[in-house]
Amino acid sequence: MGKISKYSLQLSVMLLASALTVYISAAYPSHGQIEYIEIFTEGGIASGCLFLMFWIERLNTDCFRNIYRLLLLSTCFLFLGHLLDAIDEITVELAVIDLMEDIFTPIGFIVFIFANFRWVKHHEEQANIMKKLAKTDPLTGLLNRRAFTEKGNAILRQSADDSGKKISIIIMDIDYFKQVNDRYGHQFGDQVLIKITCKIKSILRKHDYIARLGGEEFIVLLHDTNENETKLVAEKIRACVESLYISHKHEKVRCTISLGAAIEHAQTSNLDKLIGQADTALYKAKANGRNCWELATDPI
Ligand SMILES: Nc1nc2c(ncn2[C@@H]2O[C@H](COP(=O)(O)OP(=O)(O)OP(=O)(O)O)[C@@H](O)[C@H]2O)c(=O)[nH]1
Repeated sequence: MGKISKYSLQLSVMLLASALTVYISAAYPSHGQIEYIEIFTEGGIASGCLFLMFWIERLNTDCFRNIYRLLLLSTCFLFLGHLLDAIDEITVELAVIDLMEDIFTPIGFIVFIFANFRWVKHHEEQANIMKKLAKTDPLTGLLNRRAFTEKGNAILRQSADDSGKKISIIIMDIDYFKQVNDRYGHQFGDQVLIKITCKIKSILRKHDYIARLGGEEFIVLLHDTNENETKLVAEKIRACVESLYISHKHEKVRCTISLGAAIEHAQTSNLDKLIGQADTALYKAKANGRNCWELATDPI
């Protein structure tokens, strides 16, 4: 269901509930003093509910605080509207009380509906943020391993239907990254990870995916890419990391990266197998002296 139609449905339900409440209140017979007690009880219950909401949400954001204020305001207006109605019916008949009652009650409903709308929207936004966080690596903003696996499997299924198109996987690992941390500190190490990520991202196509597998290890999925193109991308990544100088005080720090690549074959149309192949190729690249790439040749 689209966002707008979802909101429209929620709004319609709220309007219907409000209309029903108004209808029931109008049909409800007046009982003199008892009506005061009912009004105060209603007000008390409404305020109690809001305080409960306040407590549950712990109001840790400005948005919650504002919604809560709006809800409290709407309760006050509705409560005053009811109270004036009761005064009007039981004690005096003044045009000004009629007028205030006519103003307070609709304002209360409008603020109440608006506050509920903000409440639902805020919760949806929070849910979306949580969903995004669950898929993202907090340091680099890249996809995390789980999100990459989900995406990769979906793409592989699609490429199986479209037999002409193959995908490639490149796994890469920054060389001697421990030394960078040990020499310049963990914070600078983080900066290196961010800068290298940006550089690699800048050379990938829009429809290729990059993710952080963990630590200083990254993975790339290339769409519709043959062997030569995969080698070209691997070399491009290697060369761009090698040419990247990152400033630390008066020093320019340079890192290198080793890469292992694997291309989808009939026997490796499974993401785990492809990743396994690319990983083996990466170990070969490390063993071959680092700052180089290796392509997995034999499908498992
Ligand atoms: N700054 C920083 N360091 C990290 C992070 N995650 C992992 N590391 C560090 O990355 C280093 C990885 O070291 P190793 O696995 O020994 O690998 P390496 O030193 O890169 O050596 P080779 O991979 O064999 O070339 C460790 O010191 C980890 O603490 C991170 O998020 N930030």
